[in-house]
Amino acid sequence: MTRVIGLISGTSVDGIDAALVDISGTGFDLQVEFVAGATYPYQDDLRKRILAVCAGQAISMAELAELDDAIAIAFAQAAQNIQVDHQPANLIGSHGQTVYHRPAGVGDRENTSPRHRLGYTLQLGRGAVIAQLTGITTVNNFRVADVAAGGQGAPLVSPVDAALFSHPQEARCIQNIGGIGNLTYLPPRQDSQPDHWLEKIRGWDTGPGNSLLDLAVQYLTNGTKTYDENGSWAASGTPCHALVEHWLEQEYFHLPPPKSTGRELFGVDYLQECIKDSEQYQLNSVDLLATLTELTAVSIVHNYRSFLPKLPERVFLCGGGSRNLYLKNRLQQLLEPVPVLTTDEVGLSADFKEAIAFAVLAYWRQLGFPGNLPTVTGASKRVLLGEINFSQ
Ligand SMILES: Nc1ncnc2c1ncn2[C@@H]1O[C@H](COP(=O)(O)OP(=O)(O)OP(=O)(O)O)[C@@H](O)[C@H]1O
Ligand SMILES: CC(=O)N[C@H]1[C@@H]2OC[C@@H](O2)[C@@H](O)[C@@H]1O[C@H](C)C(=O)O
Repeated sequence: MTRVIGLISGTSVDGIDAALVDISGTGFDLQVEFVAGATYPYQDDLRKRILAVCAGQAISMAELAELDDAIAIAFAQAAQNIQVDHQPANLIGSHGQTVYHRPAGVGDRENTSPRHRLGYTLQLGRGAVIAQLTGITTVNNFRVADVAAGGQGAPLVSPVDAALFSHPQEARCIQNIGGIGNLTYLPPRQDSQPDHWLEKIRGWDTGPGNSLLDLAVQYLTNGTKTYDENGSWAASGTPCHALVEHWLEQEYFHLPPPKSTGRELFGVDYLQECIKDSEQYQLNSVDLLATLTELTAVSIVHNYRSFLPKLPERVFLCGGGSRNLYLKNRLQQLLEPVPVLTTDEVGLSADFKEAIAFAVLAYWRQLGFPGNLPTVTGASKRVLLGEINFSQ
């Protein structure tokens, strides 16, 4: 048994999720026991600096170094805090903070040259610093090896979902609704043909999760609120379906997987375009939020109906958006008769699933087990994910 800490701050940039777990087993046959989980919000100033960089603000190398240090220190502190009152951990898996993601095969905003063959992805919060500050071996930089092998570098949680959520008879989808949404499709697990089962697993980023909703709430409340708690604001509005249809024409929704995205696409500029469109339809604030929530739900389901081999028998939500009850209800209605539940209902915390996943990816790295799935990321082969930083 290895006691592992998983750390991540996702695209919502709301804070560092830390999970303390005990892991045993090998490959896809794992036992993972959740010991503790907590979210440590970023200090206001640090969060603002991260969001500005994510929105494309130019910074000097000196500022980049400072930002990297501040994030590494905050991650190390989170690792220390989560161990209080518990037996110490032997290993840390730290995703860090994504500040830039340019998926393979996509040109970026500034670059109109032909499509980039390789992707580029940058997570700040140096693992070497975390290892030194905590005295615990730390695995980080999980995405770069998959990207170097021609993959999207995301989603990486799909193989972990396969280990934790597969069912012998049932096809399942695990739908994360973070800042960005992603899914893992798990066909029934047939142990007699493990390679065949693995090859049929799918996963990709579906598009916006909470990113547009959070940005809209901040815009509409002049920054006094950061998200639509339980979706109650959107629930009091009326979505404009004509606008949702129009927004759904966006290229990303029609791109076949493998695909991944980020705040570079579904960020501030995207919301500004949506606001401009909504003015033409004379939508008030609540109707705008209801319409953006409808886009989020409809785009997820559009991905299912367009690109899955078949609809799953059950969908399990995770990530903060699983608490948006209006969004969850709309997903349930749009996917009828497929039941839409949360991963809590099968015993795994919907809030800490991503942090747990990076603990598992670090465990796999230490065992020398390749953590990516080429059918998900599009990489040319299975590769070891993450760089190991020893504490001495
Ligand atoms: N009670 C709630 N009601 C509605 N939305 C909520 C609630 N709690 C959290 N959220 C949403 O969840 C978001 C955070 O989700 P989460 O922490 O899963 O995202 P993330 O991990 O940063 O993103 P990603 O998975 O894209 O990396 C918040 O910004 C908010 O929009
Ligand atoms: C580059 C990056 O950080 N991507 C995140 C982001 O947040 C959600 C979605 O986009 C996802 O695919 C990915 O993270 C999760 C943890 C993953 O790799 O599985």
